[in-house]
Amino acid sequence: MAIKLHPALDNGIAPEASDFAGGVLVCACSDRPVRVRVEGQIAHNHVCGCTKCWKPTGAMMSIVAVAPTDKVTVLENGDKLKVVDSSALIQRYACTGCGVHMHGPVERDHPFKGLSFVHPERFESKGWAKPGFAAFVSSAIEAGVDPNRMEEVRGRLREIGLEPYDTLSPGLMDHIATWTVQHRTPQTTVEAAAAVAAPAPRPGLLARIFRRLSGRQRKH
Ligand SMILES: N[C@@H](CCC(=O)N[C@@H](CSCO)C(=O)NCC(=O)O)C(=O)O
Ligand SMILES: [Zn+2]
Ligand SMILES: [Zn+2]
Repeated sequence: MAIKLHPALDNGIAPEASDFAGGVLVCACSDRPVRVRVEGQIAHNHVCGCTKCWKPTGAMMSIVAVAPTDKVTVLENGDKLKVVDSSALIQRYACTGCGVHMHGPVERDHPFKGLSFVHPERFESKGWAKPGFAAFVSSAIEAGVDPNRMEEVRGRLREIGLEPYDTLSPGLMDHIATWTVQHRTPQTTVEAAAAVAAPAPRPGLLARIFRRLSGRQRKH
């Protein structure tokens, strides 16, 4: 039997609808569920093996995508939401009733600033864009997966058309690196070049050399 990754992956991935114009994400509470509207189709949908992304009970992988933060609105019962880890890049707002992460804006200066991470399987309606790759697959070990099963995990991901990576996809990693280069201040570059050209002497080194030289001079 094939290894189980996630209920929305294991029995075939639901097709995308070209007219999907967004929808409402709903948490798992039967009482006062949190409802969050996302306007428009999601982007960069992917499978994630990291320990930080929310997964349904028993799932090995998460499914997570982004939408512009200004297209994400908490509609109902937002008082139940609490940020899981305020020091993280992604401010994941989880429902305190059921634990589902409902939206995760990136507010820090970062190439993903202005985007919110969402779990499309929580949409009430079908038609959301399919996941395109699998990210942070090796991180599944940190979440408890036996390292000896990773070959099987990667094999199954490839079988269902999701190339496994241990970071984000090369396209997104290139995007992050490009942003990093573009946001370096000229001063940082100059300082870095100067440090390479003339590394600072070890503390006390010059004094020791001087003492040794003056000692030699006295002998003559
Ligand atoms: N090994 C760590 C990896 C956690 C991690 O870096 N996760 C990525 C991907 S999340 C969705 O793509 C990330 O960008 N995290 C930023 C954040 O969580 O704020 C682990 O498994 O914990
Ligand atoms: Zn809930
Ligand atoms: Zn993740």
